[in-house]
Amino acid sequence: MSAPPGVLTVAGSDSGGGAGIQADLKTMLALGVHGMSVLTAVTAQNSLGVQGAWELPVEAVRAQYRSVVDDIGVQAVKTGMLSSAELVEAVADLISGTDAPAVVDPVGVSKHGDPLLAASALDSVRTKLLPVATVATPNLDEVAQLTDVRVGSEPDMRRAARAVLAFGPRWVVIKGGHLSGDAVDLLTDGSEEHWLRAPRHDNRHTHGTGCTLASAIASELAKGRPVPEAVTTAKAYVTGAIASGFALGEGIGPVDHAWNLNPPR
Ligand SMILES: Nc1ncnc2c1ncn2[C@@H]1O[C@H](COP(=O)(O)OP(=O)(O)OP(=O)(O)O)[C@@H](O)[C@H]1O
Ligand SMILES: Cc1ncc(COP(=O)(O)O)c(N)n1
Repeated sequence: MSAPPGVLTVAGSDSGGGAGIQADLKTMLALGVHGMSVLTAVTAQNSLGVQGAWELPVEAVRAQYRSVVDDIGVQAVKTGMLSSAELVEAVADLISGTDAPAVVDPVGVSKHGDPLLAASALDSVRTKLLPVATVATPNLDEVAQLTDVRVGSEPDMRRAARAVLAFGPRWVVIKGGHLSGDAVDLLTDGSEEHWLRAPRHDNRHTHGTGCTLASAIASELAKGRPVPEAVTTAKAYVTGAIASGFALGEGIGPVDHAWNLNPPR
């Protein structure tokens, strides 16, 4: 039997299983690709927030990446929590030597506002990581951290996209999940523009949406889909996962990564 396409996530662990590496691997399973992981940090995390975070040494990150890429090979890479400037730069360097599309989710803070990236790493994200991205997927807070654009409405998303594209990614998805009304994202490479619109689900259990969207894009790219098709499929997958997000713990529960596999509960 032939192997499914391989996708590598380079991200932090969420002990609660809703975001980070855990969300990425579940998304990959649900979308029919072989998920592999390079752990950058470990978080003690649950539905209430992040109680602690510990970074791995840069040699450990490099060694995991080399182990996977040199033997198994990858058809796409996805990055999430990278924690420090040193790790951002090491990962950018590894990706630049890999012949596979890279989806960069420039994770800054958790849904509860806990920092997942040092402020001192922002410049490395702008100058080292975004230039090697095939697709970058900032949310509106990340756009505000990385550029001087503040998005308050859909038309501002165009200015945000231009500002992020100036750092060098081939495509950008500006995620409008934090606006009100429909959940609208803008995908553009500076010439083509795709507005991806989905109904907003009135469900507070949305832990992991950003990780899930980026991993779904990487999974579809690994299957050889063109970027607009990959992002459209990923948007439909994350929308379904949010619709079935469930309560877990006292706070914000996770999206349901298996919504497309399991019969309704
Ligand atoms: N309530 C919702 N209903 C439908 N889609 C949503 C909802 N909230 C977010 N989305 C969609 O989920 C995807 C992730 O967007 P979001 O802006 O939430 O990312 P994020 O901020 O990185 O994630 P998080 O808020 O978990 O850190 C986008 O496609 C966005 O439009
Ligand atoms: C380890 C880790 N990585 C990323 C996120 C962001 O999650 P989201 O997908 O909700 O933006 C998180 N909360 N924890």
